[in-house]
Amino acid sequence: MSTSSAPVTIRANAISKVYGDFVAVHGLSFEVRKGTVAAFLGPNGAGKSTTMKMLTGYLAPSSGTVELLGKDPGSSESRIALARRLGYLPENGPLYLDMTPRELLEFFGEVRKLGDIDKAIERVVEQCAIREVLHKPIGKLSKGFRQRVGMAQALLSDPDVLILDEPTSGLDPLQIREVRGLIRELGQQKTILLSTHILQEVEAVADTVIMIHEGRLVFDGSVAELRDGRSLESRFYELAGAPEAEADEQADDQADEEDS
Ligand SMILES: Nc1ncnc2c1ncn2[C@@H]1O[C@H](COP(=O)(O)OP(=O)(O)OP(=O)(O)O)[C@@H](O)[C@H]1O
Repeated sequence: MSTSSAPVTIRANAISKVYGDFVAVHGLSFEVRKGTVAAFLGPNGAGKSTTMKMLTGYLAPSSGTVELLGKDPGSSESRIALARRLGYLPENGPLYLDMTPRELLEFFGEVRKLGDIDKAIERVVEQCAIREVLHKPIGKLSKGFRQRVGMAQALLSDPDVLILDEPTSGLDPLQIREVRGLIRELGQQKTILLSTHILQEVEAVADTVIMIHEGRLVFDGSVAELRDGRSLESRFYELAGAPEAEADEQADDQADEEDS
């Protein structure tokens, strides 16, 4: 659980991203402290993936700066220093479709210069429950297994900071419960920022919420502050700009969808 005295591990200082003449992210500022699970919430197209790519150094901000563990993740010296301390699960999971999970994990273990690669692989195989698919090509795995291989890759170096883009996307309900349990456990010690548009996920794992809409910050605070005595669904739709009557209707629809 986060406290305000814990050090800040992720800091975005007025970051923006412009694609051609489209501004996907507008001057976003927020911070996440050590030992916090922060949900990065927003409707489809809000700019979550773009922001996460900027936080991890995969995409340079058009303006503004990022500090990850006090370093600029975009600079080449920091990239090497951060390689073992940052775990990133990208939006579409691991891209090396011809490799098996075992080969992928060995590859990342070597790139990150881990000491005992076999031991690290054994740990993440257990944590992410991927033993049964370890020797099958990633391209032939179901979306749920691919996602878990992506999680295993992100956790391989036992990093201090985890940035997870929709970590439960494509998983079945049992797998979702396991991954959420793992995130809660890891969040005791690490800093975790995970993107989602599922409100049940926010309630299940998050200490704090950063919500964006059309690339702008619309909320930054605790889950209880977000709820503000109402349902999370109606607050979400209100912050996403839906008129009140419509927001209540959409909240009912989302509750039905999540119950099914
Ligand atoms: N490479 C790109 N070139 C042009 N526009 C882009 C590019 N990548 C993203 N966008 C646009 O930027 C906006 C934000 O996209 P982004 O993928 O960051 O949103 P998101 O919140 O992660 O959405 P989702 O929940 O659907 O994954 C969208 O309108 C998207 O179409």
